Amino acid sequence: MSLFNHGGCTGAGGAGAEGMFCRVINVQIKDEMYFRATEYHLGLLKAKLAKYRAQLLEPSKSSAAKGEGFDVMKSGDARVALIGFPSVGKSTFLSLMTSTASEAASYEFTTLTCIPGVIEYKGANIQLLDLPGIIEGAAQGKGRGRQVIAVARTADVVIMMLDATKGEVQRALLEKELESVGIRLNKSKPNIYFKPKKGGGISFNSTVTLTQCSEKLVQLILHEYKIFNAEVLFREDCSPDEFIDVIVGNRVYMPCLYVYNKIDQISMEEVDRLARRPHSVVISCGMKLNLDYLLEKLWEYLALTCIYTKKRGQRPDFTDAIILRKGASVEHVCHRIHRSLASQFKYALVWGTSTKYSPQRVGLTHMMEHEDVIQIVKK
Ligand SMILES: Nc1nc2c(ncn2[C@@H]2O[C@H](COP(=O)(O)OP(=O)(O)OP(=O)(O)O)[C@@H](O)[C@H]2O)c(=O)[nH]1
Ligand SMILES: [K+]
Ligand SMILES: [Mg+2]
Repeated sequence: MSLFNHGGCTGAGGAGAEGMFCRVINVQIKDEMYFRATEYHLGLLKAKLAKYRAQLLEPSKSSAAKGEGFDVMKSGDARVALIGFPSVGKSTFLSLMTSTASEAASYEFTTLTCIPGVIEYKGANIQLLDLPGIIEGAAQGKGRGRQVIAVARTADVVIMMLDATKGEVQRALLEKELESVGIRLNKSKPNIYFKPKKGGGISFNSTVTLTQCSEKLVQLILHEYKIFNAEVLFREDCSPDEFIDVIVGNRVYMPCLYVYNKIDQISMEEVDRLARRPHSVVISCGMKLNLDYLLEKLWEYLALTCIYTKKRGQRPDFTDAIILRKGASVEHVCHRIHRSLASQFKYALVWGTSTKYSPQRVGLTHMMEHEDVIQIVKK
């Protein structure tokens, strides 16, 4: 028996962008019919666990002393962290791709700190960080796990390097380690609007049919976090875990490439199977195989924005792109060209996908898109 109320878009703050076409389904279903007691238990248990794990994210006092060499300055246009078990070939890879040499050897834990190198690709400087190997229990502080994971959180993309000869267990273990400290790999932020309030209780709405969460469960989870007044709008059929992620808030959503190294040691069939896995690339550092393809993929996962500048009456300079992270504004472009340019800025003309017309006159806050052309007009 379904008791869906098909209503219009209620005035949930920030939900206005959904437009008038959105169909808000107030899920006032008899919750228990869909979610048995176990679901509540699990939901609550997960909320408790997430709270406990949040403590792991807080820097431990002793780690400052042990963490020497890990606070490498961010430099270049993007940062990529190499995460993997010991001796999978992380340092061999860094030494191959950059002009930095990082010691590689057949024994485990050869690398003991963070070694930065730079990959130059398509005019961008990509900072590549070689890190000590991590093992199961890293998040709890085994080995240098904590420091390694802290560095991983600061990256734009993680390369999870795996030994192709070692089977799938390493991948699952590392995913679990990163998950447990709030790193979400190849996932986008759950599309849930959540706003704690001063009063008014909990208002719950959804624009889609929910199959994994219910109003009751959402309330229980919120109570677990001592939140009794909030506005919640599910715009996606999210799981309780995803909802908890939204409440906890300090999650990082990061693209990850699974790189299977040492394919010189495995059968053709196995190479074929690994290469077809999602988000995966197979390579051999030893034989220098497939490294070009890995770079192409890495570039795709970094999803950097290339902007071309143009002087008045001249053609755009396509040989020298300004490389920015996604979500960069005209102001970011100005800062990149010259420190004082933003203060002299009058307006800009932009050609490309970020504008309705080409060219379009825009201000400093206009968001740039990949391969836009810009001409800046000074006061
Ligand atoms: N057969 C084969 N061996 C490789 C390949 N890449 C690296 N190795 C070897 O694997 C061993 C470990 O390499 P490292 O680069 O030290 O591995 P790591 O991941 O940096 O290791 P830790 O720093 O100890 O975590 C070395 O003996 C390398 O020569 C490869 O593609 N094929
Ligand atoms: K090693
Ligand atoms: Mg190493």
